[in-house]
Amino acid sequence: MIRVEHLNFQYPNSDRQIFKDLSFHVPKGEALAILGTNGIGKTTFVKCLLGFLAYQSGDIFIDDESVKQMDTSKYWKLVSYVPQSKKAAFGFTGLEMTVMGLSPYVKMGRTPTKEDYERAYEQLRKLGIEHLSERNCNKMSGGELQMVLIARSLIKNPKILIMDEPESHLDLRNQLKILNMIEELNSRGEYSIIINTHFPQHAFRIAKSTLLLGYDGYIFDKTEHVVTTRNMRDYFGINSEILSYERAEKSYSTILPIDLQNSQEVSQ
Ligand SMILES: Nc1ncnc2c1ncn2[C@@H]1O[C@H](COP(=O)(O)OP(=O)(O)OP(=O)(O)O)[C@@H](O)[C@H]1O
Repeated sequence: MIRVEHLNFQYPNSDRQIFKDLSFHVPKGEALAILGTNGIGKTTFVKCLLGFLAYQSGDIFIDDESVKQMDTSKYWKLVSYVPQSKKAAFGFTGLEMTVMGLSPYVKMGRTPTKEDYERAYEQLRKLGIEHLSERNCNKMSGGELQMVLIARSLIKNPKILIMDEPESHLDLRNQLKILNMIEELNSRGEYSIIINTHFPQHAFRIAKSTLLLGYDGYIFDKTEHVVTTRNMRDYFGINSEILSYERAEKSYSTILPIDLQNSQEVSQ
């Protein structure tokens, strides 16, 4: 369980307070989607959760333990992070990059074993990207690298998975693979997942609850109560329709953006 209580954060060199009294939670076995316009603070929240940025007040808890006080090696055994894919400066292969996900379990100075590499290969195979195992990460496309970073995050079997726009470089088939994987993790009931996304239809599909960040506050509730045409108008400044479709007793919903709302009416 991840619990955020009364979080306040502002960058030192800025006069905008990014989070004012932000509170929400993600139970075990559930995924939370974070939505909001470009520059609203989605990545900043992830950086606060990962300890890369120090928040001014409030706190973030994992299973009732403050992340500020948690031992670093315990933290990184529990938590995996999939960053927005950027080309790495180092020339690792897909397999080497995936093995690095085991680093919290590999003692300092020890090189990964044959078993570690076999496990990494198996993780790549599960995601259907074993053909990337010997490929240099610097020569991969954005989407290929993104899939390898996802393999790296899953190999240690974390309890908490944080993904920062993981689908942004992915083709439709790979997007579905990631959504299926998150659904599968949800069904196991052991993981708490946070996914920053620009795709409301992905929130509908995999996230029981959604956090919608705005300039004057936020909404945290069940996804179907957050992703509404009214909130799309107020938080994104667009007129939209929600389309729903039923197939094999499963229901799928998406937002269809229609046109821009008068910019003065956007809640900024
Ligand atoms: N180091 C920094 N110092 C000051 N301001 C920063 C810093 N890093 C980011 N910001 C600002 O904080 C705000 C939130 O940025 P953040 O990257 O969290 O947005 P985001 O919601 O993830 O955006 P996107 O959807 O475009 O990825 C932006 O206005 C950004 O310019």
